[in-house]
Amino acid sequence: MKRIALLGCGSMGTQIALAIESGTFPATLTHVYDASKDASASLVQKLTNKPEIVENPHLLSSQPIDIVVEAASQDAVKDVALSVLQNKKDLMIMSVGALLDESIYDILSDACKDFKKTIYLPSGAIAGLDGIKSVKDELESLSITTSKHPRSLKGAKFFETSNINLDEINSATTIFEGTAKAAVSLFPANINVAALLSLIGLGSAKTNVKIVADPNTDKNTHHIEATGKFGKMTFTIENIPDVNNPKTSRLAILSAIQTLKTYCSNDIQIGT
Ligand SMILES: NC(=O)C1=CN([C@@H]2O[C@H](COP(=O)(O)OP(=O)(O)OC[C@H]3O[C@@H](n4cnc5c(N)ncnc54)[C@H](O)[C@@H]3O)[C@@H](O)[C@H]2O)C=CC1
Ligand SMILES: O=C([O-])CC(=O)C(=O)O
Repeated sequence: MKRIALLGCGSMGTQIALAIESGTFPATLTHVYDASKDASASLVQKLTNKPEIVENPHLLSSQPIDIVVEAASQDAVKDVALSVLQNKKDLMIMSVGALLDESIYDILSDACKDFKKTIYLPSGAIAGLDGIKSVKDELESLSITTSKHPRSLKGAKFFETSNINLDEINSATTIFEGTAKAAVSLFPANINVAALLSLIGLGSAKTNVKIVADPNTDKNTHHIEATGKFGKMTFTIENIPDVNNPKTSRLAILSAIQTLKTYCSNDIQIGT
């Protein structure tokens, strides 16, 4: 039975906690933390087996647990990831954009080796990472076009300096085109998937991102194209947004839960 601590008790964290409680895989949720006390209290109230709410995020990995599951924000990753590994615990990260900072990536990668621990990055809201991983050495171009309803893009840092008013968009409009590095910094809660592609493929300076605000869609759609000596791969994922957080796709949550199931089970593992 694996012991799990959860950092972030929002839309994703809540559904991860409920999946653990469902008993479909051998795990128990023992400790949780959220910067919002209301969020952690609300989550615990939904559970029968009540985890302890700790006072600060560093107290998650000082407990006798196996893994810390992050479902909070890039800032949370920057704050706690290293101490989780130093405390000799595994870590699963959903706010993957934090790892596009090369110094953070290198420090965490070294710490995994030093402390013999693993960081898990689920496929999140996309599919196809297995194929792209396999052709990495033959990859020549990699791009992603993400289309979301304007309400799923609201609040992004991008709008602090842009003239674009999401409320005035009445047909599908490309609002950003650039590198994954820029996209992840300007849309930190929208395009972690571009960080995943960057890390598995050509890096964030050579991964191209287009973001489309489309008032006529009810999906979070990611269209990925990869070309190279191996041939060409295209993937289109039309995601239903989560009911509580339209920025986050249902698939991202299911992917986090599936990664945890695999982590907790001794079994045949299928896929690359
Ligand atoms: N890898 C992927 O494909 C995807 C990743 N995500 C990311 O997963 C994360 C969780 O997503 P949701 O649950 O939908 O978001 P949410 O906004 O519903 O919940 C996030 C929770 O984390 C808490 N939080 C934020 N910063 C924190 C910090 N520094 N310390 C402690 N708590 C903090 C908030 O108070 C909130 O309760 C987000 O960063 C999101 O961008 C979301 C979708 C896809
Ligand atoms: O859930 C999605 O569709 C994608 C997302 O928010 C992210 O990559 O951060």
